[in-house]
Amino acid sequence: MPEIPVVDLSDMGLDQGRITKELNEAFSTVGFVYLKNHGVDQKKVDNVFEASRTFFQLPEDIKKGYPRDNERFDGYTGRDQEILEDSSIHEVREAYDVTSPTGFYPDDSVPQFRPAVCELAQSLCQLTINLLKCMALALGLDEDYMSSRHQHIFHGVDKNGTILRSLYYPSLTGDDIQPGVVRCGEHSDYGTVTLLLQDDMGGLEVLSGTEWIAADPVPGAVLVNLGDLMQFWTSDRYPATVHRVRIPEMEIRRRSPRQSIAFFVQPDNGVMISALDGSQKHPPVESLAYLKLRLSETYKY
Ligand SMILES: O=C(O)CCC(=O)C(=O)O
Ligand SMILES: [Fe+2]
Repeated sequence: MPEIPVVDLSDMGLDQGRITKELNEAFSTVGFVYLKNHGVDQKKVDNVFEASRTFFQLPEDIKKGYPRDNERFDGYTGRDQEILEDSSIHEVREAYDVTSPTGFYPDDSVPQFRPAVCELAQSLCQLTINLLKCMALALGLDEDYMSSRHQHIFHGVDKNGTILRSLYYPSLTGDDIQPGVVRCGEHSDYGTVTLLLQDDMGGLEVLSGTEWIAADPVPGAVLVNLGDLMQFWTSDRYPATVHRVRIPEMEIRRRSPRQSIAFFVQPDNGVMISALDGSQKHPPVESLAYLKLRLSETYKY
């Protein structure tokens, strides 16, 4: 059974060669990797989980007062409003998306949400830049090739389509759980890199060949996978691995919600993604246009 590798980033400054090699191996095979000693303080993660939980446990009519919209991207999405897989009957998932420190936050209801998210986003941006540098080296490019095309991460959709999404999967009872009822339908992510922080519940699965393998939470680790744009850029050398979130047995027994935080990284607006090796496998696409196209296919409004 293939496994998702773990890469230790603790000596990033001294041991970039080893780290680059290990990341390259992971990204060109299973497409998912756990990072340890990544420099993102767990306290910052916990603060976002806590503030998010406070928000998601508010009554539905208050949450609906902060709706996401298709232009701004920031805001709340309720159950079944975004369907990732056509065969899903229900995708029982709520989310709050933000794209910049100055964006649309539920300040009146949960004032601690904005500062918690902004602190975490800053650390995730730093980690992303380090990863993009390693990837560029692994691909035989100038170290700054990718990072220089991601200069405005989390500066808002006017400049860059990166989204920090806090996800909340409400607790389900036995009766809710039927075939076709899932947390997240099968999908690939859309951008270049996704960083994922999950609580201890589990349920995420990754397609490896024809087999689904569990991407169970590893305490303190950040899980990283790549999106479509990275696959296009690298002419499939770094695939955008398909994944999904099921409803694990443990969750049914525990009767508690699951939480995760995804940081979906996009290149800056205007960056054209065309194959680095000149192949014609994927036609060139512009970063924001591609993101909007994918989002328009899944949102039910
Ligand atoms: O919640 C998770 O573990 C993963 C969510 C996910 O894959 C997504 O939102 O794209
Ligand atoms: Fe995903």
